[in-house]
Amino acid sequence: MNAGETLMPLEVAQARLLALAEAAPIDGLERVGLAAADGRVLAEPMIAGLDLPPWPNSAMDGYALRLGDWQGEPLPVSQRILAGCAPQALEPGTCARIFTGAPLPAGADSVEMQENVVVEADGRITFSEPLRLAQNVRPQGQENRKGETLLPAGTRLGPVELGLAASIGMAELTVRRKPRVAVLSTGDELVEPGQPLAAGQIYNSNRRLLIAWLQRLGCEVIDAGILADDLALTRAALGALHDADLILSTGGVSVGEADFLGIALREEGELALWKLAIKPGKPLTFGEFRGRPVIGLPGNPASTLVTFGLLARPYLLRRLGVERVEPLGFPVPAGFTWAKAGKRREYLRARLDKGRVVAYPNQSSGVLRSAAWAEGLAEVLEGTTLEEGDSLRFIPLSELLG
Ligand SMILES: Nc1nc2c(c(=O)[nH]1)N[C@H]1C(S)=C(S)[C@@H](COP(=O)(O)OP(=O)(O)OC[C@H]3O[C@@H](n4cnc5c(N)ncnc54)[C@H](O)[C@@H]3O)O[C@H]1N2
Ligand code: MOO
Ligand SMILES: [Mg+2]
Repeated sequence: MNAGETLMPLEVAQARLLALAEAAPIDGLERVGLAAADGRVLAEPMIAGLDLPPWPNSAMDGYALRLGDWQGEPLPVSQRILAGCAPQALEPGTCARIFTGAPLPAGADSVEMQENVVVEADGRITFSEPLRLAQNVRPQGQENRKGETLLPAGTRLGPVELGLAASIGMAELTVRRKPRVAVLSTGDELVEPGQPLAAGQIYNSNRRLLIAWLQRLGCEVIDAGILADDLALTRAALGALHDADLILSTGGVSVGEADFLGIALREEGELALWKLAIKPGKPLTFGEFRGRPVIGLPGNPASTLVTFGLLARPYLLRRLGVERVEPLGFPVPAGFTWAKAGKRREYLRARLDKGRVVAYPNQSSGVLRSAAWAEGLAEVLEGTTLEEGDSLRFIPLSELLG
């Protein structure tokens, strides 16, 4: 860092991006079947069309009775009720054989599990334990009432939410349309896997990383491939992406002489070049090209990972109307010491070992292997030193990558 450099706190950059996201919502809607709804964002509240359970039912395999009918004398069994049956009303002075999930017959108010009964030689039932009114009965509507809102608009749908929608009989949901995100990898040095490497070349890792991640986030990816370090080509590539809701590029955002993204944006749109107080991930570009938002992530792969996870991901989710977009993480004790209080907040690629967080030995922002080894990012705040056992926040990669 040079002496005159002003660094932007992460929170400031996040807040600016989220404000921009709120001003540019993805507002198209789609009706999708549950099978296609994983990872999508609800566009309207999910409202229950029925009581759940729809009728009182048994929580146990056993016997249903009206509690007042049990006076210590064995009760005859008047019917057998399996799950899926429509039972008769319970004959007074009798009990019903019943199984888990089967409807309680009208007139019954309690269930005893079969382990706590004695079946007499004549088939009548004696209850061997004291009974409580309504025991082992799941009342109608105990989970939800018809008309209740079960999930608000802006909820990201995952396995649990899809299960919940199915439980109230919804076969389709209204979700936000998928954001179209164009992925552009800049750099003359880049070659796609499968090609031979010439002198000075490296394989393009960011493209694969971002495309897979964006797909998991419920985006439609426009794969714009590799862009050479050339101003005319940069202009042409950006111009061709007129369908994109967001153009996401990597590389070419620093101060190098081959960093053309900024030049193209300055010519035909808007450009903000941020130097963030985080490591990795210092340089970040936000701008517009002919009215289309562009986020330029730093090219070093670990920097791409951290800036996408902490900035671009929340931005995209907020454009979809998601309320909580930033990772929570949790505090863990450090399994290492940190002697130098840095000016940039560090996001160490780290994992948990016996309840403590340990960092990958090589934290260079060019080393993607650090992130593959890691289970999460350990946050060392700017201006702090750490002793072993001091607490720091650990953000699981699983929280970011989903
Ligand atoms: N004089 C300064 N130089 C640099 C500064 C600075 O402040 N002053 N910042 C450094 C930091 S921090 C970072 S991070 C990088 C960011 O550079 P760019 O985003 O402009 O990216 P490039 O220079 O194009 O590439 C950086 C690095 O990453 C490799 N790369 C790029 N794209 C890919 C890809 N798709 N797959 C794999 N690897 C990729 C590229 O070959 C470079 O090694 O700037 C520092 N410099
Ligand atoms: O911010 Mo750069 O990402 O430190 O290498
Ligand atoms: Mg480059």
